[in-house]
Amino acid sequence: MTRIGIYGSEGRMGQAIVAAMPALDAVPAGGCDVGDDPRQLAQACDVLVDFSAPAALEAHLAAARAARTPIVVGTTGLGASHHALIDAAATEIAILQTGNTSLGLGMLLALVRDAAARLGADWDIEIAEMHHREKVDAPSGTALMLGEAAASGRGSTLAESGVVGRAGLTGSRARGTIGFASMRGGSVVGDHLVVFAGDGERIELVHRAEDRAIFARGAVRAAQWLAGKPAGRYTMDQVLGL
Ligand SMILES: NC(=O)C1=CN([C@@H]2O[C@H](COP(=O)(O)OP(=O)(O)OC[C@H]3O[C@@H](n4cnc5c(N)ncnc54)[C@H](OP(=O)(O)O)[C@@H]3O)[C@@H](O)[C@H]2O)C=CC1
Ligand SMILES: O=C(O)C1=N[C@H](C(=O)O)C[C@H](O)C1
Repeated sequence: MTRIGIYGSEGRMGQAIVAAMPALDAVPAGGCDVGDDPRQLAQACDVLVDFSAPAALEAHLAAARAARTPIVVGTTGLGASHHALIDAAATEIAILQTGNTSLGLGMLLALVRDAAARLGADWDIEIAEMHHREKVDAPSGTALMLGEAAASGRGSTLAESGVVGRAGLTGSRARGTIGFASMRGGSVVGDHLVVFAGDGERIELVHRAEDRAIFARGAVRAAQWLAGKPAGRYTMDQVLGL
């Protein structure tokens, strides 16, 4: 029975993770939210999951390092400084960071990378996402991962080719760019659309999350896989065997 500690336990994902545990041979080892001490939780579990907020990441990683407890980071809205913190922590503990823990998205990433590589730069790539009205970051972490997958398929990076949002007199589309559009509203769990637009034809790849349980099951599976692993930065592909 894996004892999983949850940073962000009172949130939508935290609650979904608690609900997913009994069917997966895992038990909640407690939760930690705003105002709680993250160090106590890190000492009381086999592995941590963090679905909270970017502002909390530094304290959560410090607590995990001090307790030598592996951690799955699912929080999105992370910047370069957060990734530097994760890389530094990965020298001492096992860490898996991903913007999407679902099985279907893992498959979509592989398809997008492959399609981008095969189609080449004559096909324009646009990524659209829609989420519930409470989501606070944009583009979604998943959209950015899809963009990285597309860019890497073309031998590029998102830093070189990403264009987030368009407004006003933008000029015509620059060749080789990857555009992002974000919609927010209602209770949408998470929709992602990747469009490959050629001359006179389009290919559209879509993933629709219908229930947060898919992310929660993936997070529990990732945590169980990570528990007991040596220090290092791991990926969801390794968990899913893709
Ligand atoms: N990787 C994946 O597959 C997925 C990732 N996510 C990401 O997970 C994160 C959480 O999403 P969701 O559950 O919908 O969000 P919620 O707002 O519902 O929950 C966030 C939780 O984190 C806590 N929290 C917020 N700020 C802090 C802080 N500074 N210190 C400690 N705890 C804090 C909140 O506590 P309090 O209630 O006290 O404010 C709350 O319990 C987001 O970044 C989201 O994008 C979401 C779905 C899937
Ligand atoms: O905030 C959410 O809800 C979600 N966040 C993740 C993201 O930013 O990609 C994953 C999923 O789409 C739901």
